Amino acid sequence: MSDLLEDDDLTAALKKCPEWEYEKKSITRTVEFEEFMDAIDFVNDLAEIAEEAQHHPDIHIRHTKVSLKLTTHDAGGVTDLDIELAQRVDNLVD
Ligand SMILES: C[C@H](O)[C@H](O)[C@H]1CNC2=NC(N)=NC(=O)C2=N1
Repeated sequence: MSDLLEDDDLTAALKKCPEWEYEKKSITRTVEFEEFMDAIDFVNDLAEIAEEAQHHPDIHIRHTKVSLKLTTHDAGGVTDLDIELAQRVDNLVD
């Protein structure tokens, strides 16, 4: 299991994924697309990465907006696993 990131370590880690917000022991990002099917394609690409990483975001799709929430269940908060997956998600989008 990856270690919980707290205080300075968490602050430093969040600088690697500035589009993500820390909220209630998790990190969140909402991505907006032109079309509903673009959002679905993104979620499918994301699913491949998440499955490979064996780390799975909570995913909420609302028309063209996809909201993601990442936390490490066993650690009870944000770990490097979340930061790494967030960066891989960012690479899909940006
Ligand atoms: C055994 C398996 O690797 C774990 O249950 C994984 C699966 N996917 C997961 N996804 C997320 N987001 N957090 C976890 O702690 C987690 N744990």
